[in-house]
Amino acid sequence: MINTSQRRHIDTILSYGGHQSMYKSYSPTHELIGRSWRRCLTEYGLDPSQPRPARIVTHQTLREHQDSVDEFLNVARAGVEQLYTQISGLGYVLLLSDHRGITVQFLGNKHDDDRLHKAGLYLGADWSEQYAGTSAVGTCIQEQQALTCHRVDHFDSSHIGLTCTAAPIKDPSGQLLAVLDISALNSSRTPESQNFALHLTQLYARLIEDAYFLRRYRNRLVFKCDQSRELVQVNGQLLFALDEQGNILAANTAGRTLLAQYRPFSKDSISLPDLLECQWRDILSITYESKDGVRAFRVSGTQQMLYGILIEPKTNTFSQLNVSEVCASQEESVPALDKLCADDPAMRQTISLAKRLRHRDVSLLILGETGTGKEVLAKAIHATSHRSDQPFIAVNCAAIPESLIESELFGYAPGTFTGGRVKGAKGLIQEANGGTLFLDEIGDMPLQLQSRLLRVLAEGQVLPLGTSQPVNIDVRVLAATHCNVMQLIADGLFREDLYYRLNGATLKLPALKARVDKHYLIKLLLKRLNPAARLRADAMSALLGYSWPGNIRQLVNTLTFAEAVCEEGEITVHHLPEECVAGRLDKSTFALPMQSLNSCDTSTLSAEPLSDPWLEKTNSIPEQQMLIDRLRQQRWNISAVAKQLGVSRPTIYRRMKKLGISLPRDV
Ligand SMILES: Nc1ncnc2c1ncn2[C@@H]1O[C@H](COP(=O)(O)OP(=O)(O)OP(=O)(O)O)[C@@H](O)[C@H]1O
Repeated sequence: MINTSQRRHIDTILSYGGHQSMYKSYSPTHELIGRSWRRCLTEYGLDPSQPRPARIVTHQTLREHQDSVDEFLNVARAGVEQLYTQISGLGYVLLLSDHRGITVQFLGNKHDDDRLHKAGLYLGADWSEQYAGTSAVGTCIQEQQALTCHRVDHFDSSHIGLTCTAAPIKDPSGQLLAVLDISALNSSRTPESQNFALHLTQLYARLIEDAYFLRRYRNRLVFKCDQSRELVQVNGQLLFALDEQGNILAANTAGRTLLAQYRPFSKDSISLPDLLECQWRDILSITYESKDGVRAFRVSGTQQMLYGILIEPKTNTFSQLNVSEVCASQEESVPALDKLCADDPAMRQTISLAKRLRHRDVSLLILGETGTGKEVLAKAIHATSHRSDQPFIAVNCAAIPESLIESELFGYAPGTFTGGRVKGAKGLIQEANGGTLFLDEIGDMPLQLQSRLLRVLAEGQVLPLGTSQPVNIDVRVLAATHCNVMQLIADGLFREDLYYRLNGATLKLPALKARVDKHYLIKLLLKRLNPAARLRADAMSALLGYSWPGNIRQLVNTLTFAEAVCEEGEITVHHLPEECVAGRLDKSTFALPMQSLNSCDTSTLSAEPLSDPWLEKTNSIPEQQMLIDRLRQQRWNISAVAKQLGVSRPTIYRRMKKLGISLPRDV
């Protein structure tokens, strides 16, 4: 017997046939419903005026359907039961159907047995769209996505009292395996009332899907990762099953989504090291090398970070094989270099390259924003090289006045200058003989000197000013800059041939804000300042959240300050400078003045406008006067002013040059 509501529904559907406009006023999820109604009318030839009773398949047929997903049902059982305990009190029942729409598992209230059986909310019920028309299960199978089919969304007028929500469960190859559904005989009239049901169903569908994935690949190494380091162990979203070479055998839905984004740029089969821009060894050694069993990786060609853990295979053949491989191929440990970072992927790559090249005499070019540790890295390379017992001479090309740089570098013969030393001077290049010459801020070296330096490097000889006798030299050159050298070359400010001579390999240092091992650095630096000092969680959290425009130098200054002002060795958020606590600084405030700060700033390495703690202190006072005041206060001690303002010495020199400030004669 068809009642009034059913009659109205039948009329709606009949008038809908082909006239989509009626449905347009519904919410967007109804696009799915509209498509399904069209399929029912045109593809399956269902007649809305002939409501169909629920179809429950025979025991024999049900058994066959259950047998075909037997392994899956065993894995899904726990998840299904857990979900049911959460929803049963709200009047929902739970259906798990196979990919053909047959309900292979059902959990519901026995008291409602008759009504549920009649409504098709029952074991063995056929919810395929072809038979039952539009429903959450049937339409989820067709559309392969989660949806709610609420009351009059159903095609068949016998279902218009029900509210049903379903989510797909896929197998590791991405094929539909099952559909998880929660349904209620009665519900509130508004579809929004089902939003929570939709989220819950999707969550459990994912948990069951992942449990099945892990079961299927229990004899394989599985890499589990997530965007959150804290959550990866308990709720890692992406799963990848791997073969012995690191090739990806299968991935869960989230993993396949990431692969689909990556694939357009790569060949068909992808290895995990390719995807995560790392070595296979980096993945295999996670458990042995990382304290918390988690390691950070960067997705190839993007800035996206993923934190990964390894799930070892249940059979131990694989792990034994690979652990020995890992140990054999273990990168040499070089403490002076290793301690410069923890598990930041970009730093790891840089340090790994530095380790491989430290004994070679090739020139290295170190790139990084100011304060990122270029000199620290250069010193560590020298200290771990075969030249370590020879001198390390650092030359700051931006700090030496242009008129002196030539004599400082190349030396001069006695009597070459009035005012020069009587005995002449060896020059810094000769001072470095046998050891390492570190040319910092190479981007600031005048062009004419670049030509002379090039000759020294090419010929292995230096010609001091005022002499005609070249001196043989044997130095390893490390150069560093915060500038974009390619841009300097394009602007005619840097010699291309010198660039290639200096750049035997490039070592890039990331900005502090981009490093994922800030936690490690903060603890390390504080321990160096005062091994007994403690950092309270609120302070650590503020430090981790700050953007560090002055990089590690600024971090060192901040910790020095905090350690000095704190009480009883405990640093809290109240001991930190205001800018750290206020959170991220508004970059727009700093973008403009910064352009006058760097001599080669239009082409800095960072894509973002650089900001500098200096600017917080300068933008209210005319810069020249402010700088002169600071220099006077500090008796023209450049290092002290740099420290006070949290910038590097070269920055102060550059700014002085720009503002026409020169050192007084008597300094
Ligand atoms: N990995 C690190 N561990 C501990 N301290 C570091 C590290 N890297 C840098 N620092 C500290 O940060 C400060 C700046 O380092 P450094 O002078 O090497 O940077 P830079 O990139 O050469 O700077 P600039 O471009 O201004 O010359 C120094 O106090 C240094 O001790």
